[in-house]
Amino acid sequence: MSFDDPVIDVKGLGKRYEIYDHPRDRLKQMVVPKLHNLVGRTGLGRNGEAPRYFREFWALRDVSFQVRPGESLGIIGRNGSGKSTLLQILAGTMSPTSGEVSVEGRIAALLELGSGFNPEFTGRENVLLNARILGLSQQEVEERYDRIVGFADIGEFIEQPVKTYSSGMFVRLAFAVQAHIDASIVIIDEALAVGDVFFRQKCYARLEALRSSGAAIILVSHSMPDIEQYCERAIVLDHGEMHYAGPSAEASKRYYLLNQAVQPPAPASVETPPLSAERSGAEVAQPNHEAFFDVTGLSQVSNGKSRCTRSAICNEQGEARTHFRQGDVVVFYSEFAVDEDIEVPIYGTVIRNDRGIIVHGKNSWQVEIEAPSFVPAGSTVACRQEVKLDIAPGEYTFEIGLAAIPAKMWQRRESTSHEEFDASFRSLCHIAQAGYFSVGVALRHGVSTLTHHGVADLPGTIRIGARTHARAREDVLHVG
Ligand SMILES: Nc1ncnc2c1ncn2[C@@H]1O[C@H](COP(=O)(O)OP(=O)(O)OP(=O)(O)O)[C@@H](O)[C@H]1O
Repeated sequence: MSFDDPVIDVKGLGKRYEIYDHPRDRLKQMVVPKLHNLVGRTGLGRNGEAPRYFREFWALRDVSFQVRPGESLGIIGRNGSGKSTLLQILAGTMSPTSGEVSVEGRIAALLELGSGFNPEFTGRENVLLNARILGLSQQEVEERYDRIVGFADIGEFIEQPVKTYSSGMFVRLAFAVQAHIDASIVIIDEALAVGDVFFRQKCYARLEALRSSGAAIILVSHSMPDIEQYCERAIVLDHGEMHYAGPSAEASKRYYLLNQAVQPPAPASVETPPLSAERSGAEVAQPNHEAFFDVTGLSQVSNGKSRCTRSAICNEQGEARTHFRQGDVVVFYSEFAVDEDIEVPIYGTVIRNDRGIIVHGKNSWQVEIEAPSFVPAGSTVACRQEVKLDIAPGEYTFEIGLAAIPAKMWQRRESTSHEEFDASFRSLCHIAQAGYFSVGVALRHGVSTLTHHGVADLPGTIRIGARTHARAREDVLHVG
């Protein structure tokens, strides 16, 4: 085998599950077809198709790809798209229904970390046993033991039974063993999401070292920044089928578009008329058609007289985007149909991180803008908000909302308190889970750069000066 030959070669892979509506159907399926065949052979009965008591479900269909030494491939897809099934087939713990899978070399499968550990044994005993099971010779295990334990860094717990470990310690030890077995293929299923950030950094550094020494890496993750950062290529699975295979940046875009249920470009005839003759307030630039996502399936909390008819997420040029970099500007655009007269419309968005924490929320009351002072029933309110993403890399959701306040209050907003505003503010329509996007690290001169640490990049300055004290210098000189 040459260095360029694939270590993983998957051709036309399919996996079919049998779904039984009742447990008794499983039993019938085990017995009845056999009886049927028997009766058929004896010629006592009619020899037709044996009855079937299950429904077929294809978790994977016609999946093909190759991975070469030193390559890293990302696998992405929504829940239930077939990722775990694919990994289990690659790891050899499940057999495919159709197609061919060829895997060359030793696999480190970081799938169910620690599943080979015996809870009664100490960490030390489990390392020695597990490393042997994973293919190291006794001599190799002894040589690497200190490195493995050093990597796990769980201190004196190594001499305790693993049943006393926290889940984090357990995973650290299991990962440490897998990362030192000289695997030529490393399969990871979001295993790195566990453990603290220091340990995660160590894991990624180790993966990078394994990859540069020629190991092939397969990483399954819902984190698009991780996929983009660690994989050159990725495949997007959708309902068990390969929706896309190619560069990971493009794959993550396809994945987000898939999730946003993007509307096909609307025919010209149903285009929303520009707010021209009757327009009040500011001119609101519309994004391109492909940036719009389908809001019909989203749950809207409305006063019954307003509803969001279209919504889009894009960049400043109006191009569809769901993946951004730190410092980029995201544009949220929404249109609302109002079936009652309202005074000043207020539009706002809220951005939350993957832990549900509000990272940023702002509405049009909080910025100096021009707004219509009266919107008659039957109008469309178009809103566009731009936000500079000076936030941490990660995944975010956004919510959008429209409200109204009396025109009188808008006119004297300089002197209106937050409490007064809150009391007069009338919510018209709110979508709590409008969509999501991801933020990756910034690129400066082609080099990935973390612009700040933490959730938000707060405006501020840093100054550095140095003062040399004559006395201190003399002292130093005397000492010399
Ligand atoms: N043993 C099984 N019997 C029947 N259906 C199954 C079985 N295991 C998985 N499935 C179905 O196969 C599909 C793919 O499952 P799989 O676990 O591979 O998806 P996944 O992409 O890994 O999802 P997740 O992101 O939620 O882990 C799902 O619809 C799942 O319900």
